[in-house]
Amino acid sequence: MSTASPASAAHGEGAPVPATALASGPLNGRVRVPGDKSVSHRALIFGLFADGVTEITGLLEGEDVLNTAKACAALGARVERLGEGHWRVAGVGPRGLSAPDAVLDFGNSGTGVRLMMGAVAGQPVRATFDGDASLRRRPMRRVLDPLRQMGVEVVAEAEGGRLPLTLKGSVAPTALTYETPVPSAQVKSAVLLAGIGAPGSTVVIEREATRDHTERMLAHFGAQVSVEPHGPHGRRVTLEGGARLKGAPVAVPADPSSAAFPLVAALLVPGSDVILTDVMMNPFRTGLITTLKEMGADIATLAERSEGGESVADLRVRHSRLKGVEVPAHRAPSMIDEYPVLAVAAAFAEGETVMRGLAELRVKESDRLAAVADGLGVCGIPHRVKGDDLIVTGSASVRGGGPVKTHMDHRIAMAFLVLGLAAKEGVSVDDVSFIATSFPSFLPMMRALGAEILA
Ligand SMILES: O=C(O)C1=C[C@@H](OP(=O)(O)O)[C@@H](O)[C@H](O)C1
Ligand SMILES: C=C(OP(=O)(O)O)C(=O)O
Repeated sequence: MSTASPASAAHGEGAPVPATALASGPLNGRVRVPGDKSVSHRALIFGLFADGVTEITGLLEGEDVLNTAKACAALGARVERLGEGHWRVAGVGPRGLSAPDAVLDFGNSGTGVRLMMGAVAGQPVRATFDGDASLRRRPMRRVLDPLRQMGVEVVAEAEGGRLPLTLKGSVAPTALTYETPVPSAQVKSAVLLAGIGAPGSTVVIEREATRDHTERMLAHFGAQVSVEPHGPHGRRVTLEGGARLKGAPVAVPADPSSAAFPLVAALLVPGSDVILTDVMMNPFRTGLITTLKEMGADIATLAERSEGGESVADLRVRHSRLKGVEVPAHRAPSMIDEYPVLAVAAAFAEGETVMRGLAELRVKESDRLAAVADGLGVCGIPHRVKGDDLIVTGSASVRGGGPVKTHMDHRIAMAFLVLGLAAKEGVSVDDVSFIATSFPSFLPMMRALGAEILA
């Protein structure tokens, strides 16, 4: 693969692509949304570190993951695309990373850049990390702080510990016991990836457990990792450093965070009946389904099974009358990327939906708390933000409108297009180009189900 590409130029400075979702007839059909983004990033990065070959099927070919693939190639792996979603990574082994000869550009992706900073931290190489205007605004100190303690040198950084920044990995990384100050699987994963090269036990303690794909993949690639409960909602993860990872096959299931959009659309558009196949049902990712069921959603779990070490299922979703509920703060990590589309579901639910503990939404691709609130306002939906809580008052009849500002954020764009499918006047959004970061087939897939979306 070619090394660092001008990914940011491709979507950071490109002309915005507006779109309008119209009130649509029933959505019907059976679809498989693309592969899980979190698992896809990790499969490539583990492939880079491992001895031998990692063959990946079902890889998400969205811009975020393609940027991670380019970074893996720039750091020395042989990365080949064999067919749709079918990739092969020939790894460099635990100390084999080579210094890239250009800036590593992660585009819009927090996961890509933060995990790769962890990967480089325990390796004697120097690399510069960058991204688009959205990624340059996001906080990186949450990762730099523990990595410094493990021996990484921050050679250069933009103001406030932001991108672009240059790291020099450690020749002799030290193991660390680290309690994460924010619930973040990206921070946990960066520390664990750095810990692979550190002799001794690297321990990450989380007060609120986050998605566990890194822990699962460490074990799958042959590392010694153990997990214990910590307090009522937390976990303690221990990795024995110094192991050689061995390349392993990875089958990527469908992304529950992408499935959330057609799922909520089917709930909201009268007469809909949609089946979403192969959806990953990892319990650290299913908070939205739990919440929607509490709201009265008709979601049937068909054929739950285990595939490639993850539980997956087909979900049959039918139009439902929803009622407002209170979503507890401790559920946030298991549905962190789903709040924009949950707020859309809440707009059609009877009564108030109270979503608590959303501070982390402020540091995503956009300030999602503000962007969701603004979008709800534009569409005539009563709501309020109280501290870190969002409260939406729903009704059976929603006006819609636009243009909703999406702020370089794929999930804001998809959530408000879903709203438009069930709103009287439809909804227009200012830019759908960032949808390509996580769900490049979103528009054709939604249209195939019966959604009327003009772009
Ligand atoms: O580890 C991951 O793959 C991710 C973790 C979450 O971010 P945080 O770790 O910042 O919560 C999530 O929002 C992101 O889409 C993917
Ligand atoms: C927050 C997200 O991704 P990332 O942090 O990788 O940019 C997301 O996909 O909603």
